[in-house]
Amino acid sequence: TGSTQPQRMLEAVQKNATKGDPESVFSAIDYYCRHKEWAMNVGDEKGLILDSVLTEVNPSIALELGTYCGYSTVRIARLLSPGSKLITVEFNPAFAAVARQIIAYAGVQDKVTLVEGPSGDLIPKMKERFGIKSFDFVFLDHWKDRYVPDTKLLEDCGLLRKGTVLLADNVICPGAPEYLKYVRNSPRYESRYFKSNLEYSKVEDGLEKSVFLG
Ligand SMILES: O=C(NC/C=C/[C@H]1O[C@@H](n2cnc3c(NCCO)ncnc32)[C@H](O)[C@@H]1O)c1cc(-c2ccc(F)cc2)cc(O)c1O
Ligand SMILES: [Mg+2]
Repeated sequence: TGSTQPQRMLEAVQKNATKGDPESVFSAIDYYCRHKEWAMNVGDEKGLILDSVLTEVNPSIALELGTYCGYSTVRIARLLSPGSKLITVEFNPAFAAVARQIIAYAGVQDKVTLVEGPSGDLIPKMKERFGIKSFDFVFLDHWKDRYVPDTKLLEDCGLLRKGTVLLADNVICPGAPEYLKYVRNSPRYESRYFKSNLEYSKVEDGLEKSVFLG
């Protein structure tokens, strides 16, 4: 009965997942999006790469650009050590409203701060608003043409430190060619491409992992 697709995804979670079990929440979304309605979640295949990079980095403070319905928010938050935090940015109020409910259903709301608004406005306020020195990990999954400007903004705001890991979704499909050029040609990044597939599909896509060198 949910009128929008995000609302139908939330319904699928409420119907098929176990409250407080993050794994069952994103598995329910994956099942729904694979068998009922495709949606632009990072998905289960690229999700395993996200999981492995997160486990390696074990961030104390992480940033996500583009919450959408909270699928990757839940995937990331479930792997954070006690006391670690994820700030996720979403400017569409309808998506944010669904994401808040999915995050709460998964029981990870204590690790997550969902901030509503455009990343371009919020990034410069991160230090003063959240008392952040710098991010240990950034997941980029918002509009693809905003990856470069927002990365530059993070640099200019002093929010990246030596060793900060940026992980960008969709560098092949839909593609973020300027971003790949930027991080691969800059002496300030050590970049690596993780080949995978577009969520719930056989089309190639991948994640670019870029370590800021300071
Ligand atoms: O377009 C894709 N993602 C965009 C995500 C946008 C979400 O992030 C929010 N958002 C966007 N910009 C900002 C912003 N700042 C920037 C603006 O100020 N500040 C805050 N929030 C922002 C939106 O409100 C959405 O919630 C995509 C497409 C395919 C795809 C592949 C193949 C196909 F055929 C079709 C689609 C696959 C994927 O995995 C994808 O991620
Ligand atoms: Mg994506």
